[in-house]
Amino acid sequence: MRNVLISGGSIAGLSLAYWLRRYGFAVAVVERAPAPRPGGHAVDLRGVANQVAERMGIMKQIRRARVHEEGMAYVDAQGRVKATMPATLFDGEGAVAEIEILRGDLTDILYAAAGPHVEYLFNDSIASLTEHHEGVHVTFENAPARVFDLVVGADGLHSTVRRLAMGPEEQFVKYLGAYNAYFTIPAAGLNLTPWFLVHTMPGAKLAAIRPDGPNTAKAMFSFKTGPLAYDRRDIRQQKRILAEKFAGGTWQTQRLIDAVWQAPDFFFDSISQVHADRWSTGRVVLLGDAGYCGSPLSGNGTAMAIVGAYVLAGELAAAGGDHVAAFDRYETLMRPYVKECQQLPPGGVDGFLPGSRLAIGVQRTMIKLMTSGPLAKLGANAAQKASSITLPDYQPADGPTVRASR
Ligand SMILES: Cc1cc2nc3c(=O)[nH]c(=O)nc-3n(C[C@H](O)[C@H](O)[C@H](O)COP(=O)(O)OP(=O)(O)OC[C@H]3O[C@@H](n4cnc5c(N)ncnc54)[C@H](O)[C@@H]3O)c2cc1C
Repeated sequence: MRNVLISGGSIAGLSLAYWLRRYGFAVAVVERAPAPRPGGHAVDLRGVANQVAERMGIMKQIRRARVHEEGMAYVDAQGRVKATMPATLFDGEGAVAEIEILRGDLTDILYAAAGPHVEYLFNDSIASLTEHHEGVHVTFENAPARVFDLVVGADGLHSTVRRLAMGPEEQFVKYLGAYNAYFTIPAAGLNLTPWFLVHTMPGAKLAAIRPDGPNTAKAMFSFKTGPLAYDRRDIRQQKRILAEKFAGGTWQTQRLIDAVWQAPDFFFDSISQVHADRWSTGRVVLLGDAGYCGSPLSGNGTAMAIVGAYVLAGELAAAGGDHVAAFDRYETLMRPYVKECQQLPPGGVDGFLPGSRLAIGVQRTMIKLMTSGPLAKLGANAAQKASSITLPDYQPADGPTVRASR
């Protein structure tokens, strides 16, 4: 039980590769992209995910790379600030977490931490999985077929492993009614501040920017709609959908949309959750968004992926080859935490993307109440749910028991 294939080399897959190597497993990662994928906005690390990062010894790099933002500022069409969520609110454990790091930077840190002994199959994908008594026979789109003891689906919301091992996506993915796009653009000509600037528009649409190094900025768009039919590999088609949706938008929207055509790291996807009654079948198991995506609305997706990787690897090491027992323990430990983390904020997608001028005004008032008024407790909720698991201690092959640092 020492030979593991991980599908997906992002937050979940790279975290798991790190831990499995420390426990002495042979690890191969198959990733569809030509390298660990760059891109994405700031993702937040909270609660127990920070403890796992400490145990991985990467907290110093994370702190060095963290974004230095004042928080989130909601602006009107003229760029005037109408409501703010400071990062310092609730000691950094409010809606904006104390440790926010660009997703691409975190991926780089995890890739370096996983080390040189992980085998990578880039530009490839699993084509078929056939389980035998002795292991899983895997064919790839490009690489020759191989047999692995275990296969982990850490390949995100649209997981190929989940589809091949458990059934079609519709059984697991719950669309929440909106889409997101993230991409990097030149900073020249933009009115940037140390805040993540968010502009909500009537029609349930939102454009946002944040500074990103000396010469670039990160743009984000979100909009409410019914499910869209498009080709997930056709980036130009996705950019066109976005450009049409935001044509004539207020604030700096048009400037951001004009820049989308040159964006090197464009990412577009639905806001959806994944719910699966079981995260494993036979020798195949799901991790991170593939098994329990929470969506940007609930947040905590990165935290769940990092914590899930720690628990899954630790339980596999502790079970001494009994993957059935390990998968059971992984589910038992993770389920309550995932359930908490997947809870959506009050108002759901409508709270995030108000449809009318009136609703936008209500949203700004709510933000003021949640940051300083009687609803402040709701704002602190995010932190509590991110801590609703106690990390077990495990014994790596290369040193002392991994336990909580005090
Ligand atoms: C480019 C990108 C940008 C993102 N930006 C943000 C953001 O700004 N804010 C936010 O909250 N969340 C963002 N996310 C999602 C966020 O990374 C996850 O919600 C969370 O970190 C859990 O990570 P994960 O590793 O489970 O899934 P993901 O980060 O989605 O990673 C899945 C990985 O699997 C790979 N993959 C997919 N299919 C296959 C296949 N068939 N074979 C091999 N590999 C495959 C993908 O290329 C990707 O590297 C982004 C994800 C990506 C991929």
